[in-house]
Amino acid sequence: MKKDTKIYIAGHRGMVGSAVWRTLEKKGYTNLIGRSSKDLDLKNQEAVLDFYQTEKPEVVIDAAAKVGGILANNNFPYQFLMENMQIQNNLIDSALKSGIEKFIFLGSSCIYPKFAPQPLKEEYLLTDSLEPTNEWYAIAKITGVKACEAIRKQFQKDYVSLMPTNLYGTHDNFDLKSSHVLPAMIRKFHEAKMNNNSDVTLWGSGTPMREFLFVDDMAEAVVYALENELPEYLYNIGTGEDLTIKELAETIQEVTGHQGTIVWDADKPDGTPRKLMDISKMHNLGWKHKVDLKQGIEKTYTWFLENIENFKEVKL
Ligand SMILES: NC(=O)C1=CN([C@@H]2O[C@H](COP(=O)(O)OP(=O)(O)OC[C@H]3O[C@@H](n4cnc5c(N)ncnc54)[C@H](OP(=O)(O)O)[C@@H]3O)[C@@H](O)[C@H]2O)C=CC1
Ligand SMILES: C[C@H]1O[C@H](OP(=O)(O)OP(=O)(O)OC[C@H]2O[C@@H](n3cnc4c(=O)[nH]c(N)nc43)[C@H](O)[C@@H]2O)[C@@H](O)[C@@H](O)C1=O
Repeated sequence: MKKDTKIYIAGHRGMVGSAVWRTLEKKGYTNLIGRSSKDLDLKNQEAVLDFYQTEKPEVVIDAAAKVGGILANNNFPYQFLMENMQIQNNLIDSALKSGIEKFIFLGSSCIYPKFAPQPLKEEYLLTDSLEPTNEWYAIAKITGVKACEAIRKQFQKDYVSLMPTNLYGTHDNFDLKSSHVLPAMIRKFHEAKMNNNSDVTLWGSGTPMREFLFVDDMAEAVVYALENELPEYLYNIGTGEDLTIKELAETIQEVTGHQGTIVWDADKPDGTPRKLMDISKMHNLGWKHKVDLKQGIEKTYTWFLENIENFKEVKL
């Protein structure tokens, strides 16, 4: 990939998009473009096509989506289904119509069936039913994967899908209603520590297992897909290691220095029991994560403390 290739990063202000932007800049890429949702609403089909035809990007990295944790997904099924389909359909279809040869689509590990064998291999896609708390988001993501696969098959273009496990890191969403578990725990433990080590209430039973990847490692996987023509249509991206939500809570409690009690709110959903990724395909190609979980949590907590004044209360 030439360093002056014009690369459009959709969602460049988000957690993943901003990490991809930083990583590409560090590697010497000089022709990156991005638009905020205020400047370009990706739900608007005409505006997306017009943007491509005016700006003429050569590659598109799609890190734009309606994103949220278990409760947001469960409470806003229509937005998670429809907005995600609109955003990705407009980005993908207009890319095909504009002659864009390379497109990297980001999905999510929730595309795989709720009770699929572990670790999750790419070929388990569409073999059984989805987890109900996020099936709406998952169905949107599956249609994105299939759209890119169809374009590969019919038009022989390099449209590829990467399926990240649960991600976290700098520029994460720390809003307690809409965030994922890891940033929620950082905020809850920190605020409880500052409040005389008061109790921390977490959701569900603490028994589900999750795998977490630091966002800079995700960005490296995107850059790998950018710089290489990957032979298949779908690749899992993760660490290959998971832990229980209770173990995650204990790790974050230690990093933040909270010394109080953890209470589990059984009225909140657990979600899928386990979704560990089989990452052998990406490992065989040469990509591997670098940041271990404890290190990543420490980096994220540091960033949280540096940016604590900026967090908005409500995202959705
Ligand atoms: N976070 C996670 O744990 C995981 C994320 N993923 C996937 O990774 C990708 C990036 O997620 P992440 O960085 O966490 O999400 P963020 O919420 O941090 O960022 C999403 C970005 O999408 C943009 N966006 C949303 N709606 C629109 C719209 N209508 N028009 C234009 N832009 C829009 C936002 O732009 P703006 O800021 O300008 O409003 C935002 O910057 C997504 O595809 C997500 O599904 C997959 C697995 C796990
Ligand atoms: C990336 C992935 O993210 C979502 O799936 P999820 O992994 O289930 O999401 P989560 O990170 O919000 O929760 C993980 C686990 O953690 C528990 N949990 C405890 N205490 C808190 C808590 O305070 N907040 C949150 N959010 N969860 C908590 C929670 O009950 C659950 O058991 C998808 O909808 C979809 O967006 C997707 O693809």
